[in-house]
Amino acid sequence: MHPDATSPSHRIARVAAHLNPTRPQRAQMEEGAALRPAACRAKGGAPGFKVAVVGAAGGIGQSLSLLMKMNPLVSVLHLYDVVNTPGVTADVSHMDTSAVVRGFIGQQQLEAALTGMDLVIIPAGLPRKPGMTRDDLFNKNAGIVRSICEGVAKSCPNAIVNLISNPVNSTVPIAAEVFKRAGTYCPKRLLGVTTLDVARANTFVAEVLGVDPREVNVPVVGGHAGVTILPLLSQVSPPCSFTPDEISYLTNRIQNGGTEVVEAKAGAGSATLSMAFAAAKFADACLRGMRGDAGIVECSYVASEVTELPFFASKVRLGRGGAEEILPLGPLNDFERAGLEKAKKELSESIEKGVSFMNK
Ligand SMILES: NC(=O)c1ccc[n+]([C@@H]2O[C@H](COP(=O)([O-])OP(=O)(O)OC[C@H]3O[C@@H](n4cnc5c(N)ncnc54)[C@H](O)[C@@H]3O)[C@@H](O)[C@H]2O)c1
Ligand SMILES: O=C(O)C[C@H](O)C(=O)O
Repeated sequence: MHPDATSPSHRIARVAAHLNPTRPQRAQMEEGAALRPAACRAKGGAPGFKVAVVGAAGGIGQSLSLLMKMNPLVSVLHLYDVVNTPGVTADVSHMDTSAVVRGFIGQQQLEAALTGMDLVIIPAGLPRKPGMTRDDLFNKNAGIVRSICEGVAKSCPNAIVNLISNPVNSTVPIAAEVFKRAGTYCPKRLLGVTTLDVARANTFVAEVLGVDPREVNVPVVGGHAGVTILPLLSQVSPPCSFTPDEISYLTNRIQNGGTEVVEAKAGAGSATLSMAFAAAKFADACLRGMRGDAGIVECSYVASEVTELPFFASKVRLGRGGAEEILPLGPLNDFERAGLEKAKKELSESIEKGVSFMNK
């Protein structure tokens, strides 16, 4: 270390170089080392996991970045997007929590953003507008997910991936194909995020029961679109029962929760705040599993043998390697069995669409 390296003037120069880089420093940043406040790292940061948010400047991405910066299990937080990451990074990096925040912008910095990451959370891609289905996003988002997953395969092949971009029922199969082609596929490490369906189910069921939603747990299986979202109201914890009218109301509201938000936002996008909350909750569960905590169970859309379909959302036990165990569906009633058949039909088409996209 330079003898003056810790002198006040040297320390100020170090910080100022980051905040107001000289032209050569800026050029260096643009080559891939952009927006790295490594030299300004606050003391006291605990050891933890390295997490990247890809699509960090978006509606979900910004709130999710904030929430991940608050997570004590995160030691390094990389924020990547194709636009606007400098502002989001500067903003989030001023939070006095321990994670070091670095920002990356544009395809040429994807590799630097992903290298060394333990967990990659992907909320990149277009959201719905009123009148659209999630599948209407396929043409735009399939390519976005493919290129990001190619980056993951190259730069952090052992990272656990939490995939949020819609249509999840097809983007997870696309990601699996990318990883298979790269020779890095491990089904345990690829998890489609369906936590928002569970959050909605818990909320709406708690409203009907008149209890605190934090005390309710509703398994939601199948997938993440319309009839593929299958709440198992016969398996609610704590045990309870519903009238046929309540079952019909709850199933319909849970399956259309996303559309409810899209319509309320009237063209300004889809769920972002509740989604960031749900994604942060799911990422935290993954990190606790990766740390070795026991008994972490969440619903997720994963490679599965629970049905004849290659992908299916159900309860999974999270562990050091990701989805360590896929739990069985448990006993279904007649209403749920009928729902399962409908869900499987649509899911099978969405999975096939994702796989065919990669075979084109
Ligand atoms: N799984 C779920 O439960 C769930 C819930 C809500 C939204 N979503 C989906 O999440 C996605 C994002 O939603 P949003 O509301 O945040 O949208 P948004 O438009 O606000 O943000 C998307 C961000 O992705 C970025 N982006 C686009 N291409 C990229 C690329 N190649 N690499 C990195 N970043 C890229 C954009 O620049 C933008 O900042 C949508 O597809 C939406 O349908 C999923
Ligand atoms: O509904 C959408 O398009 C976004 C998301 O999938 C949701 O469930 O809110």
